[in-house]
Amino acid sequence: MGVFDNSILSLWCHGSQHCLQLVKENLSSVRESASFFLGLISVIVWVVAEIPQIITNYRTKSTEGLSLTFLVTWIIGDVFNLVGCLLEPATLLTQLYMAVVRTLAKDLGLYTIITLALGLQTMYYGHLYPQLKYKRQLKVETFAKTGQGEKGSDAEQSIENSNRNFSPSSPIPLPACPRRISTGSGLFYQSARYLSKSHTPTAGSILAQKMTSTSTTALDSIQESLLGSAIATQSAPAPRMKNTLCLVSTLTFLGVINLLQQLNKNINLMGTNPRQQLVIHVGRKLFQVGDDQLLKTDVSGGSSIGTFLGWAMTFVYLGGRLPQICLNIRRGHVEGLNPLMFMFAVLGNSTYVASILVISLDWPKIKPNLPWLVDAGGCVLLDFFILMQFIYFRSFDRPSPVNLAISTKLSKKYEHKTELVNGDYCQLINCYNHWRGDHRSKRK
Ligand SMILES: NC(=[NH2+])NCCC[C@H](N)C(=O)O
Repeated sequence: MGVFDNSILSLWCHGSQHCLQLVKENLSSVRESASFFLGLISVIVWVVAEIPQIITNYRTKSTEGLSLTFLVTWIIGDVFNLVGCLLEPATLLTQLYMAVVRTLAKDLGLYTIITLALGLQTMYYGHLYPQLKYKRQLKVETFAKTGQGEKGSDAEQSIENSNRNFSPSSPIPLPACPRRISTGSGLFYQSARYLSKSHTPTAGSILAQKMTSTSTTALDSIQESLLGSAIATQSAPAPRMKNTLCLVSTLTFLGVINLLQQLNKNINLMGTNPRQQLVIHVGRKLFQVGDDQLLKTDVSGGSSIGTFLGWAMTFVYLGGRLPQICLNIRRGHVEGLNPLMFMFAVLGNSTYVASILVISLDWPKIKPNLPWLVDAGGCVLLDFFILMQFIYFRSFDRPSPVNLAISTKLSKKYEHKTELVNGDYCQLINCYNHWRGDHRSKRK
């Protein structure tokens, strides 16, 4: 208890030692309970935090709004966090919390598992799903074109043919649109989102048309060149996906091994010394302990490896937000990202900080928790920034009346040439630039 607290208490108790003692005892148990409940809220919030994003991904059948690097840093950070907690003795649990902890122990690292599920989902929708969808669509279209009597082998053959022309790692087929403009990743990101929702024909149907009909040469050449650039821009994620998958499985494996070892150790400790308090770490330094235990920790000193890992975790967690912020800026919108995940993260991190600070504001007690405090506090700030991006992009990114007017004009001009995706800003820009190009060349 700090000097400030002491002087307030002695004023309140009019200097009576008995009163002082009584108030101190009650206060410390109140603080411990408050810390415990704040910590509990934090864990519960973290367990549900990623569910809204999982639902969004499932609904949109896409994970392009979420930075994969951000997810990977979360998983790496969780491993550092876990090992750091195991090595940092400031996370002892009091006997009082054991009942709750036993239940929570079953969910040990639950949010890490949920993050892993989110990671796997990202890989599925980013890589596997578009391929499956594309193949399925090709099959359906081939059947439709060649009639029901067509043999399955023919359909397979057409798929194979088209795969030769179209990179198998190319996840999202692009719609027909003048090629002149954006061949960069922006187009890839934008189109993926709209294609998953819109009725725009996919490249599958374009290819099917190319293979089976004698379509107009002008449009074909545009499509052909566009698909060429699409392959160039889209085939890049394949090795990255593999590496990420590899990294994630290695980290999970290491995490699980570590966890099992620690649990084993704890159970042994319990067996040999019933008075020994159970040490269970719930992925984060969730449960803080009373003043006396913290003091003991200070005397014995924390593990320097634990502290080092704590700081490593802090940098990884904080650094992980940057790719997400950059991705939002690069895309110019936050579609596909669920703000609830960041709101939960703010809540989870702030209740966590509060659970530590409510125990004591004294430096010797804060010191061992510093990496965890900096991490949670820093993440709150960065998540606020991301939430600001939501507000910014959602309120300032609506098409202006001028854009809408251009859009209408362009859709009329190009309806016979291309199929403009309704509301697809990227398509609009493509066509607009093309239109401008036409005008310029006419003037010359
Ligand atoms: N997989 C998780 N959700 N881990 C929790 C991460 C906590 C960390 N303070 C952050 O906000 O990044």
